[in-house]
Amino acid sequence: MTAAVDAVEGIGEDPASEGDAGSGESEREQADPLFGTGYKFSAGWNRHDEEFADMSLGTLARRLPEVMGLCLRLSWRTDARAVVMLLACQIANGVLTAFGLLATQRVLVSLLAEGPTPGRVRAAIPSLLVVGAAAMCAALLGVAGKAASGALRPKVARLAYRELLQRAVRVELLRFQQPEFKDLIAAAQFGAGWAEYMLEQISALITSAAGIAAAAGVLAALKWQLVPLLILAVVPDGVNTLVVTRRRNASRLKWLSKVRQQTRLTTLMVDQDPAEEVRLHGVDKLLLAHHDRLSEDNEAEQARLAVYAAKASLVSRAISGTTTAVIYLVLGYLTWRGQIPLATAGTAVFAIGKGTSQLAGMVTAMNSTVEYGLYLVDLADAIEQAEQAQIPDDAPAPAGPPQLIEARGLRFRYPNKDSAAIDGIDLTIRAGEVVAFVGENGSGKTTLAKLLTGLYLPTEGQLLWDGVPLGELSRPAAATHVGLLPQSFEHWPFTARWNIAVGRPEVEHDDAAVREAAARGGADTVIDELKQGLDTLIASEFFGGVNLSGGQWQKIALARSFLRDAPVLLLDEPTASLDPKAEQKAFETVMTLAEGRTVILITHRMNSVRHAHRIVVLDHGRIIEQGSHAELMRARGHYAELYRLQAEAFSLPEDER
Ligand SMILES: Nc1ncnc2c1ncn2[C@@H]1O[C@H](COP(=O)(O)OP(=O)(O)OP(=O)(O)O)[C@@H](O)[C@H]1O
Repeated sequence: MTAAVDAVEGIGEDPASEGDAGSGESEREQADPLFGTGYKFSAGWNRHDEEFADMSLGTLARRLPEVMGLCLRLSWRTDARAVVMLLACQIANGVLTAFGLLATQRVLVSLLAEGPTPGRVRAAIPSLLVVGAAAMCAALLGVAGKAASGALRPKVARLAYRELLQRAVRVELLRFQQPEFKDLIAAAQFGAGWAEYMLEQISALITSAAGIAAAAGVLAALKWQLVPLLILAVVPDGVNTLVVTRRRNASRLKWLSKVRQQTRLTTLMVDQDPAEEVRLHGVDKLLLAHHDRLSEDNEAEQARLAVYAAKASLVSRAISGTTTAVIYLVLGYLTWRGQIPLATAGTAVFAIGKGTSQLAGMVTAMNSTVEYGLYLVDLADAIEQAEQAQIPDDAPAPAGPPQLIEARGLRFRYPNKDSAAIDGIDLTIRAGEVVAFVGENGSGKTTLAKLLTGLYLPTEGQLLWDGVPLGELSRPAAATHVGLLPQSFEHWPFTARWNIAVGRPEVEHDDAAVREAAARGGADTVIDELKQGLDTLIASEFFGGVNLSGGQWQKIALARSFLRDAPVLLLDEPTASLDPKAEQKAFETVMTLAEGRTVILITHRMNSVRHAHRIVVLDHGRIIEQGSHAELMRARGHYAELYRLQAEAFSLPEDER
């Protein structure tokens, strides 16, 4: 059939390859006045576009059993009974189709027999009843199959998501941040979402295949020499459907970058973030003009594709018309020569009609199954990779909150970087200390804090909690002692209550505890101003939700980490958006928290840093100074310089003091 596909593919103008005279030419064609050359991005859902557009018939046939197997195994794990029911209905449907066709032959035999017409009709009645009963049972089985599949599909999607998500949330942070893994997880989500549609396509595929098998079986039972006639009838239609689908995929790929550009322009016009510049700078006209231009290009391609499909269909219709004529001639010849009775010839016509009517559905279902299935393969891959990259939880838990955190010869390098982000650090932090990390951007403060709390494991050297390497302890258990306020903390799209309570999600908090934490973080006044207080949804993208200013959000996030009440508290730029009064209050609260706890503070606000018990100055992943504010000022080193720079920037001229 591959040769046939290639032969038909040669028809007329090919919309996808038009203008592809050499890659340089093609690149120039793809260059866009607004977006330049290329606009490739991976968004999970487009991961397999190229593979699918280039897929040969052989690859399709090879991939089909693989993806069907994956989907059926997933369905089996979800609800084995429903799968049995679904398959039984479809197979029984095929058997009934065959039965109906054989009964049709009996009807024809009776009707075409010698004798008076009333007698022949009477003789045909039992077979007619069988034909009717078979059709009715097939319809009932179809309904039962639909019900089974309807119940199974959402369950399959739920299980697929669950199997992925429960592993994804426990993957080592470093692995989770790697672009290839992110891409795989994004594609796997589509695999999970599309699993149920795949199941639908597989059902359609099995139904059509059972119909074709029934037709072939009946022809073989009547006279095996008739089977090639069915093949002769189905090949042109099958080839046509395949060719047009392949061309549509190729065309889609070629135009994908334009479609993406157009989609991007649409989002720029409807999204909130660019809304201000769009309105104030008149960017709307530019965006609309380019959107129109791309729409016109796209419409032209659609028109070309439609003409191509029409031409391909014309050729295949001509071929299938010829094959139909050949089939009728062969059947007529066989009947004339007395090799088959007239009733058999009539049934063969029914059977061939049945087979061809099922074929287009089968080819489409096959294509869709593989298309969706490639993402199911991603899902299986992602589950496996996530399983391998799980943060181990079988090690012993720490004896309690750490009294001593030590770094010895600590080195850490991000996988995609040549130089180390942490380059040989020795450091000891005792419970009860407030330690501030300072240093220029990129000096390694955040990375060091992540190592101290077990979010990353060292590339070299050791990180010890009370003398035990953190990697040898259960890190999920260690995490129960850690509270983190990250630099880019999460703006949870929840109510104000849950935005704070999410700091300790496992505990059922009363409002008093939430309000107390809010007051410590300075978020009490923020909540008082909200219409529904703690019940207010802080997510303006939803109806009834509100938005907060950057500083108000930071107060909520501070309240969240104070509610966590963890023995090791890590605050990364906790006051970057706060006004001076709120900042002062936040640092006072942090200092009062220090009792018995380890507090690690990362900040560029030198005025607040000076109250820390110890200041650690980092530069290019190394500690270059450490000590109290007074000690470091006396040393007149890097810290003293940074401090003076900020102090000078804020000092008032004589006459304004
Ligand atoms: N996820 C990451 N992948 C690769 N490199 C990273 C990643 N995060 C940080 N880095 C690199 O590691 C180095 C240290 O970064 P880190 O965020 O620890 O610095 P920092 O002192 O906290 O900076 P800032 O003051 O800007 O927050 C930098 O060179 C940075 O580019």
